Amino acid sequence: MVVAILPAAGKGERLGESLPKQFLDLKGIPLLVRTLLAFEKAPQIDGIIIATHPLYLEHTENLIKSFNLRKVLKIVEGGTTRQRSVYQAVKIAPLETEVFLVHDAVRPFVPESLIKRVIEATRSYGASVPAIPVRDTLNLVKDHLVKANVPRENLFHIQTPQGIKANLLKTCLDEAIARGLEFTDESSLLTYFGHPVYVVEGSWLNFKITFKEDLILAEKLIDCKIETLF
Ligand SMILES: Nc1ccn([C@@H]2O[C@H](COP(=O)(O)OP(=O)(O)OP(=O)(O)O)[C@@H](O)[C@H]2O)c(=O)n1
Ligand SMILES: C[C@](O)(CO)[C@H](O)COP(=O)(O)O
Repeated sequence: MVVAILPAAGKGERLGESLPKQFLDLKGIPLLVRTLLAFEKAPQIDGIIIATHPLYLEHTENLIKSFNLRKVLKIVEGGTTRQRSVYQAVKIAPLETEVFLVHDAVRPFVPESLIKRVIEATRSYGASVPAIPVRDTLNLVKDHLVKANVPRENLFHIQTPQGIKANLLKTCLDEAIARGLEFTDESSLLTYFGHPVYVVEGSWLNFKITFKEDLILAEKLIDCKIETLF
């Protein structure tokens, strides 16, 4: 059984709206729903668990009902960090879950081909993440002055969904929470505990909506029928 976990409990502070960004309208469909639809359509996904913002539990339930999202198994309250939100979902996942796919609720343009290759690599290697290479020169900057160049040959932007064998993710999260360790994503968590994470090709389309300009870009991409680019 492959279960997608969507951490959707953030505040969206960097985007600057009063409504958390995952609930914002994106050309007539809430951002969270657009992301959910990608997983509803993916045949490799058997179920979805949403870790939502505690103040928007009923709102999330209503969205799932009104968009008839049948793969959603459970909606739980998220935590104070992304990692804790993921943990809340892992704890109540079905026992028959073989693979978790953890995907940011604010990455709506995830291609099905990318979901497929993360699952395949996870089955082979235990864990897998999508990544795209850094395209710009990277420099260390302090007080508006360039201090040093950072070689970018082996640097990548890590995306989601991040695939992990179910028992492995639960064990690592249990240990991290017990030790008070916090990681920004699952690949960092697993690497810390010495587990290999296999990198597969990501997609520039699969960007995370973080700032206002990301939302504007997303609306323009929908206008030009982004799904035809997948
Ligand atoms: N306590 C948290 C924090 C974040 N997330 C989720 O993790 C994903 C990636 O996080 P990010 O883009 O940082 O979202 P926010 O934390 O909402 O953004 P900000 O840092 O601007 O407040 C999002 O789907 C967000 O809802 C979560 O489930 N629980
Ligand atoms: C999980 C993630 O999207 C991988 O790149 C990233 O770590 C999320 O970071 P954020 O600060 O929670 O947006």
